[in-house]
Amino acid sequence: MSLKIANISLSDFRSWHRLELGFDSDLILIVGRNATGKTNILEAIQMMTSLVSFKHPTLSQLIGRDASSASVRATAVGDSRSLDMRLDLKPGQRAYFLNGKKKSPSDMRGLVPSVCFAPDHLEFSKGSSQVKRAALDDLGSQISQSYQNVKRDYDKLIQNKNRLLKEESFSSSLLDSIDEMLVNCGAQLMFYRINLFSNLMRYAQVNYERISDGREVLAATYRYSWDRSGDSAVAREYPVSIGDADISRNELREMMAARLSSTRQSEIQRKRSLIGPHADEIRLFLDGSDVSDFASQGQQRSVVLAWKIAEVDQMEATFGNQPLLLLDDVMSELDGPRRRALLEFVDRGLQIFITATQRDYFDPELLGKATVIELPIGGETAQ
Ligand SMILES: Nc1ncnc2c1ncn2[C@@H]1O[C@H](COP(=O)(O)OP(=O)(O)OP(=O)(O)O)[C@@H](O)[C@H]1O
Repeated sequence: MSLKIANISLSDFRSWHRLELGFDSDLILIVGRNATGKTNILEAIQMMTSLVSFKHPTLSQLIGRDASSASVRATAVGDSRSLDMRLDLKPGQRAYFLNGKKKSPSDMRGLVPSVCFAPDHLEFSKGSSQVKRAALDDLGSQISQSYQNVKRDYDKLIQNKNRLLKEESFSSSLLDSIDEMLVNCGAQLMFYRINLFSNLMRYAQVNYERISDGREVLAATYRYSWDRSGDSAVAREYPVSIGDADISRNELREMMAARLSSTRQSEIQRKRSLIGPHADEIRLFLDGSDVSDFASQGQQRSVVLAWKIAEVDQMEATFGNQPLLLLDDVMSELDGPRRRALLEFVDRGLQIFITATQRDYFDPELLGKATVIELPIGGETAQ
């Protein structure tokens, strides 16, 4: 049994000056024309539950344009408990409260996890490695505070290193010390990421098989930045296939340190950092063909769906709680069978919030099970 959101209230959150909504079923459809504030509601739920937003805003952007602060309140019920959750936002500051007591974000992590699926996520299957790395790191950061910290530290180090490499002259001892820190942080990030990716792929493969009726097999590879940097001997030496992610942090550290030192001159010439997990390559394959280059649109969408369902599986495994599923405007992007694959979660007992511009994406049986919230243009909300 997991916690579900029974009600939510927003004040001065994005376009909502005041909004109160109650949810008396596990399927909540939020229907309204464009720009009526549907996504803003989902984003408030995601900020409260996953502690992040899929839009990666600054805190100021979440606050109503004419306000100086915002707040989101929600009641989560289940497991014979009722939790009063609150998030207060000011520019550059956020504070979480649980039953009136101030909590750190890490205390809130996993209490009511959520998985969000928005149109931008459809880029995942055909997008570059950067899109795939970001998807993995976003998920890892939601699941683990250490993952989030390591990613943040690594990003800062890479920024510093790139700034240094662009300077006309710099001391090589400064570069040495950044590289030393990068090796520790980078090996840790790769370790977390490879393990997460390998777990997720196991789920995604099963999900893809189900969605495609077993017609094709989904596979993936993760290649280190140094495999990509033109040295084919090294590329042959270290191919990493997902499923064999049993490499240790020490091995990763040694490999990265060696490659950083042998690539130093290229990095100086090209004035940017070439080695490390920010440049690792992630590819997905269906029956051996690269999904980005060869898969049909339908196949690409099935891959994304299998991946999103894998995120739900992973959250359940990590936290022992079923996550909320937040589906922002994706129904219009999916055809009937893929829509049905997503809505199977209703039977698995997940609470699902779906935004859509029209009710037509849902069959009458499903509408019968749902709380339908109609958002009028710029007005008060009727349920
Ligand atoms: N900080 C803010 N203050 C006030 N209004 C904002 C703020 N941030 C966003 N908005 C406005 O909120 C409105 C609703 O946005 P939202 O993305 O929720 O709409 P939507 O109903 O999901 O639309 P669509 O169907 O087009 O995706 C937009 O017009 C946007 O300009």
